[in-house]
Amino acid sequence: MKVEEFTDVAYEVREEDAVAVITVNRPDRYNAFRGRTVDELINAFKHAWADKRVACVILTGAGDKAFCAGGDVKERAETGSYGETEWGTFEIERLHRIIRDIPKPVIAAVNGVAVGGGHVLHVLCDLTVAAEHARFGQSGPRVGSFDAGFGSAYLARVVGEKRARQIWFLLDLYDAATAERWGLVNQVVPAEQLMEKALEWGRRIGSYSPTALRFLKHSFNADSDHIGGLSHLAFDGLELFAHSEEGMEGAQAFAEKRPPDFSPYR
Ligand SMILES: CC(C)(COP(=O)(O)OP(=O)(O)OC[C@H]1O[C@@H](n2cnc3c(N)ncnc32)[C@H](O)[C@@H]1OP(=O)(O)O)[C@@H](O)C(=O)NCCC(=O)NCCSC(=O)c1cc(O)c2ccccc2c1O
Repeated sequence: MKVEEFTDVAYEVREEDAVAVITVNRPDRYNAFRGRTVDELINAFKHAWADKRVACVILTGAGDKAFCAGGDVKERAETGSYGETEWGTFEIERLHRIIRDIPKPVIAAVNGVAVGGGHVLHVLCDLTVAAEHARFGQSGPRVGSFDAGFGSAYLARVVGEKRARQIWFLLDLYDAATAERWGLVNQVVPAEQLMEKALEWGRRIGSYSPTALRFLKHSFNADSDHIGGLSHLAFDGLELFAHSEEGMEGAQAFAEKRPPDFSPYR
């Protein structure tokens, strides 16, 4: 797929900053991803990986409401899946891998709500800068889903077991100041300074040895890479669960703007 064919993602190389900016561009759905969005994100990361002008990648969302609201629950409620993809498979695991494996630092510039699978994306990024109004949290158990593996075990590495379980079991949204206090975010800035801060970090990274950064990123990853095995198991389970009556009750309740009724499944 060529960058010019993208519909769900914007891809821009800012040569003067040595940075590629990847923007999830579905603001009417709070930048929720469907299968096509995930395909385009993977493609964009591959472009950034191969491009020698690029030292660092910034991942962000279009508009000021959302970074990414995870899977497109409306699409799932309507069709039972996250829609068509290039190869017929929903490649979210591959997207997680490429954010970790690309040998260049990835900065999440969180411009609004980061929830569900969108929260997992920022957690996987090497650094996170957040706007003051950004909010963070999980939602899977409310909509009949779970983005576990890196989304649970790696999250626990970042914020600690109690807080990770609090995030997943209570499903509250946390403000940017709390996220910074918990070590979930590196820095919080006023919204109008968000991209400039991310670009400033990108320029600094661009002035450093790419080989040293590559070794450092891979050495950070090596210590938690076994969590990829948990992700495999979790996504195998999720594929079965998401289509079940219980899973679909969550998605349909969200689309119908009503509370879900999971009581028959206890
Ligand atoms: C994100 C919110 C907390 C925002 O709440 P707020 O009150 O500020 O705004 P609204 O609720 O009014 O939303 C505005 C507008 O956006 C639409 N929208 C929001 N999120 C989504 C979404 N995820 N999909 C589709 N559309 C969305 C919303 O309907 C409104 O539109 P209107 O037309 O009605 O105005 C809150 O919106 C919220 O909690 N959203 C749902 C978040 C969520 O549950 N995400 C999915 C979690 S599951 C997941 O991410 C997931 C990840 C994976 O990796 C998977 C892998 C494999 C299988 C399944 C996976 C999976 O399910």
